[in-house]
Amino acid sequence: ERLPPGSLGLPLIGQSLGLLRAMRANTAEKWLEQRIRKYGPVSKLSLFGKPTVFVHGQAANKLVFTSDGSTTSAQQTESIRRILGERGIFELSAEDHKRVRNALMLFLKPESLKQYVGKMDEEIRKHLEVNWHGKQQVTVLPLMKKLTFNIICSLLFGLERGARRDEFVECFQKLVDGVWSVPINLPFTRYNGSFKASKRIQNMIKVLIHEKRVQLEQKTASPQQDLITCFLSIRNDDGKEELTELEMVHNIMVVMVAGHETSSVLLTFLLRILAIEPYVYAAVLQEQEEIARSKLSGEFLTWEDLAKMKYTWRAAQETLRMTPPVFGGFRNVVKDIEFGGFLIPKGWQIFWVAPMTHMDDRIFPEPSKFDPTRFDKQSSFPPYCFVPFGGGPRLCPGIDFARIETLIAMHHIVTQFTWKLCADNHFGRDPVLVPSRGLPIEIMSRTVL
Ligand code: HEM
Repeated sequence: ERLPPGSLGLPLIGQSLGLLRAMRANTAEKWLEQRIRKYGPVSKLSLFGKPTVFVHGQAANKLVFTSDGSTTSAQQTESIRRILGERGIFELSAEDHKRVRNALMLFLKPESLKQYVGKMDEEIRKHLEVNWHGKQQVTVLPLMKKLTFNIICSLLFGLERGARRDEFVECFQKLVDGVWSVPINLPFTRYNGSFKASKRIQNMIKVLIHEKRVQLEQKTASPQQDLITCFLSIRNDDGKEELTELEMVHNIMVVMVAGHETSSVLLTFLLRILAIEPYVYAAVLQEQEEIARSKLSGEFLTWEDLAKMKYTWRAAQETLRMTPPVFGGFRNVVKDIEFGGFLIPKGWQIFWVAPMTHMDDRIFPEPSKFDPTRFDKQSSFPPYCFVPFGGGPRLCPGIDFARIETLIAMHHIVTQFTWKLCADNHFGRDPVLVPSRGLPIEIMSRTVL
């Protein structure tokens, strides 16, 4: 009787279909609010075949994000585990998690990323040249996916444009298609195609690893060249590679998935908001034009230029608050937990969501108003309330990467184009955010300054 109120619903299905349906219709927040009205702040339900406790609010987020692994462990769906591999960071805990995370951070920390600003800039200019210039209409979401994937490919593998990268893109698209599928491995299921693509990509990554190992030995590659050379250069006390080859392969795949889908959604929704909030557009344009005026024609943006893009990043943060690309997630309960006067039993899962604190008017006054200036003083928010990147030891390690690519892409898009929405501005979650028809826009080239 100390279990939270609520019902576990039908066996296996539970409330999964109701939640997924609400997500698709963009009414998931309402769906959750109804639960809260009916059962209170902590309630039980059943999602994706598991008994679940839904928690929300600052204390709940703190519980989820600060767990050291002794009470909860991270958890992905079965299909993600099988497609991305069991040694990916999502699946690891305790010392293994720390070891792999440190290796990733070596590459993803701002001091390392600084040196890739020019490379990202080049990739983004090329993308606009090929896919935007000379067009009257483009569909933003698929293009942003293409862009963020190409950036990841170039920085992770040092793979430049060409046949080999095209093969990766094609194969990777098949892999992504099945990440959210039911893991039924029969010919012609989405999962089967994705699983096969995963095996092919793993082999391609292994070949790349071998090539880079040789290049490092021959000193024709540097440790900071890309993520693979970075992984290969990290040594343990015995002078051996710190990560196993399987860990390198699986974590490269994790970063490919975690790093491109989320960022492409942020860019897409930022372009959407600039089309519907003229005062935000005007302020972003002013900031970016000022930076453009200080550059010579063709000169790449620098780390220092990015530091000046304060308003643009605040607009991106406000976009992340109102439309977080990651709706929420799960944690496995590995030891009984007391929360809010209830028992959350071992073996169950906890469901956390980002929008509930993001849209709480006690934390963000007038939450439905798009107002980047609320991020002028970051320190004014209570901890664990603005959580588009999660928090605690599993806080997204890709924040700076996402920030850099968002700012560079926005710089070039707002200084080179003006745009208008061609469809309504509705969106849903599938389960990743998708705007109506992928956000088609009409574009016009601006006169280059
Ligand atoms: C706007 C862009 C992004 C958003 C909104 C986002 C969001 C998140 C969130 C919410 C988590 C935590 C999930 C949890 O605690 O269950 C996470 C974890 C993670 N993200 Fe991101 N992410 C973004 C971009 C990136 C990029 C660009 C990369 C890599 C280049 C990346 C790599 C990762 C990895 C490896 C983890 C797992 C961390 C761990 O378990 O320790 N993300 N991300």
